[in-house]
Amino acid sequence: MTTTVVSAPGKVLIAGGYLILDQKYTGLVISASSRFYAVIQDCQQPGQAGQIIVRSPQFIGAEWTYSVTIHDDGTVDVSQTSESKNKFVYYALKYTLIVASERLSSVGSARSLRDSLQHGLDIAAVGDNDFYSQQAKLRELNLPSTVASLASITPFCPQDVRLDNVNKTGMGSSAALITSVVSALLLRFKVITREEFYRPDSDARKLAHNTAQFVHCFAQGKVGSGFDVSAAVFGSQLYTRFNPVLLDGLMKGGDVSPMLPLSPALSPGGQWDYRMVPIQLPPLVRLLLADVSAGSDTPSLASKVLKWRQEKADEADALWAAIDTSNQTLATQLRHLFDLHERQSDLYASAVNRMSSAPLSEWLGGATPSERSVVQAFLDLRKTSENTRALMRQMGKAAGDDVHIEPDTQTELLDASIAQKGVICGGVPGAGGYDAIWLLVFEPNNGTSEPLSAVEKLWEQFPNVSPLLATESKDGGAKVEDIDKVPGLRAVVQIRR
Ligand SMILES: Nc1ncnc2c1ncn2[C@@H]1O[C@H](COP(=O)(O)OP(=O)(O)OP(=O)(O)O)[C@@H](O)[C@H]1O
Ligand SMILES: C[C@@](O)(CCOP(=O)(O)O)CC(=O)O
Repeated sequence: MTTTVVSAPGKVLIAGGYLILDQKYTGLVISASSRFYAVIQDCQQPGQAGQIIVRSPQFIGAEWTYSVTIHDDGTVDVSQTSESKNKFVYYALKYTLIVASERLSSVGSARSLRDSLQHGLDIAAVGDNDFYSQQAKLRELNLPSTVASLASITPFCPQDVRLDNVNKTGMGSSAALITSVVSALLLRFKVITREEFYRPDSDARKLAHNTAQFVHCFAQGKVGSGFDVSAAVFGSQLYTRFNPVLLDGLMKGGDVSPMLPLSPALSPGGQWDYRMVPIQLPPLVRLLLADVSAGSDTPSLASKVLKWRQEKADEADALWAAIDTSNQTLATQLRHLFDLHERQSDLYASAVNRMSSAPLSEWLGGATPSERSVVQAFLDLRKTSENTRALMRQMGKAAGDDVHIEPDTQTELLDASIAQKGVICGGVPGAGGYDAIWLLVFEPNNGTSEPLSAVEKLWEQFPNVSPLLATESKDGGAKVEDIDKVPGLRAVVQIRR
């Protein structure tokens, strides 16, 4: 039996929150090593033709069933047959099936969609542990809040709650879920091939991206910036959004509008004007995320910031221009560090090893003359990141008393974190608020993990703060997987609750 598996990474927006909603600006998004997996198999029981079961075995009661009818003219109907509903899953199935049917009909292979569904499909959707807070699990197991503890717990750890009640960590579960399901279905239905999908700039990958963007917008009921879907598809990048107008026609009328045909609107081409420039963190630098278990309401923060921007256009334009300059500088400095490593990797490594165990005030003084350019580049990065933080705090204050982009408690946590030896810089991701922070810390190649340990020790003093396991994705965006090469994946897919 063939198993189709596609994984898609979670994300952290380290620069460009709010600004990224406007096509004039960009955002710097890092894809995380934590992934969502969509695993598609034929149904085991006979008599399931045209049925699709989607399950999330990590959760209680997370099973949704659908019935698919493919008409002779090639049109497709998808109805939800289970009482329990999941909008994100439903629209991912429905619109991917429509795109598939339109594309396959146009090349005379309409039958192949029916063939793909002749035994029915069983789809399991599971997320790496980092998508959901594991603080309670660690307490239950009497384990300290460390990266090592997180690495020791069962992969795809079952949660004793329903999906609606889970504590998410803000890594973009819905975007990664939709990207993995849409891409896996396009492959399963042979709309795209594995070889095409493998190439980052292929039309196959772009079709998966455009379809996932549309599904995500439709399920959310609004057209967001789409940086989370873009990162799930393409990996870490400097992202410039697509013009939201291009989805207007498809979004109108909600679920009742027939919205056909979809394929021309979602096919790769001129009208999809997003831009993405791949980016990578420099070597020997680790992304470290904290799960801060105190939620904040991103949509309400965003609506308040946008209202302020409308009312105080001049003030907002000036501040956004300054934030954008700072964000662009950050991206340039990351690239410069990458180049320094390419040109002089030994010097780069020895400078990093030294800085890893020294307080910031001694970075420059402790460096050899030839290491200084590397040290200075890291100092510049920190300065820029601190500048962005200050400007984001300023924006929060300007937008209103209740717009806590970097709340005082987060300022305290961040200031204490970046004061640790070997911590380069940090901030609040995305829209900010209370629920997470990101740090860049040195990961020296001399076998020590001093910076990570120092931060873990510090965070022990903050009751609701714990590290996540994720680092930057080494594998870029969405990818086809072998079920047996992902630890714990086959086991979780076999769970029936
Ligand atoms: N494991 C899962 N299985 C099925 N659906 C899921 C799963 N995880 C998330 N979802 C879907 O995604 C929705 C959550 O979307 P929402 O936009 O609220 O979160 P998000 O902003 O992506 O989350 P976060 O960024 O905090 O991870 C859920 O209501 C559910 O429909
Ligand atoms: C405020 C916003 O710019 C960023 C939200 O990011 P996050 O979900 O907080 O990571 C919204 C968006 O880009 O869709």
